[in-house]
Amino acid sequence: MSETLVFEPIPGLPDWRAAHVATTGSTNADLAALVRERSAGEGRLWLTAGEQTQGRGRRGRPWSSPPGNLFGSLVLVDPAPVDRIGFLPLVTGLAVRDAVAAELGEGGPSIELKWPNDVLIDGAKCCGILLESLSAPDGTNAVIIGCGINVTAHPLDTPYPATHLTAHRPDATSRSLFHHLAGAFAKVLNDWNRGRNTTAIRERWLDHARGRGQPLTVTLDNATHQGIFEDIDADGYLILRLPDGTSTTFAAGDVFFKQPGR
Ligand SMILES: O=C(O)CCCC[C@@H]1SC[C@@H]2NC(=O)N[C@@H]21
Repeated sequence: MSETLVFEPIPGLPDWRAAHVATTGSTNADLAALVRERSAGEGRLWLTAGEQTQGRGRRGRPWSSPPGNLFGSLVLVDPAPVDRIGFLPLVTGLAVRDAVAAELGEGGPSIELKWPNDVLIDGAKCCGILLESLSAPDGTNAVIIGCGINVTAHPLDTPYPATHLTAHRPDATSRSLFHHLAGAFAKVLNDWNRGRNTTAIRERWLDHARGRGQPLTVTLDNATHQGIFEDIDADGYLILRLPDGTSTTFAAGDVFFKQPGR
């Protein structure tokens, strides 16, 4: 993307600004370039795109980015002390969950969280979240939070059930969803209070968690672990009870629930 980004105030959210481009490679990459080349100031900047040509997913995977879905990245500057930052992925998941719930409205399907920050509609994944940290030229820590939310389409070749919002509410749009997302993020970040209120956020996260007390599989690059989803600790790590009765924690990994009939 070569155009200069112009960030405009977001109505109703003092100190937050947003820019939109019709198409780009990756909104995460664009904000990383902004942080490195200019400055992101005090952060709280959103960049959204109508489509991405090189959408980035977790673990170097591509992220399918067709027009109609929501692609938004947020840059935060020094969002919390280093020893609290591990909870930011869960804070993000909660904000995205709240935004999806607001867009789908009352009385709709169940909207749950799967560790660390997948949002599930009736058990099917509707979004991907990618957090990347980098240093600004002045040495401050910046975090870029990329959110890809399936609004009008979802990929068909995923190893997990997936869905999109208009399958549940036909008039859902990425524009309206972004409005909810910006508001939900501002609120949840404020509630988290730079990590001082992790306890309250952890409780809210667990209130919406899918599969607590049930079997799940955690896969890392070259290992698979099976156990019971016991809890989330104060660092945001997943606690898994293993078949031998001991518990272990995971800071990262892909989580799969057992699919009915498999
Ligand atoms: O693999 C995942 O689950 C995370 C996917 C994250 C995709 C979003 S879309 C907006 C932002 N820009 C990117 O290139 N990636 C993130």
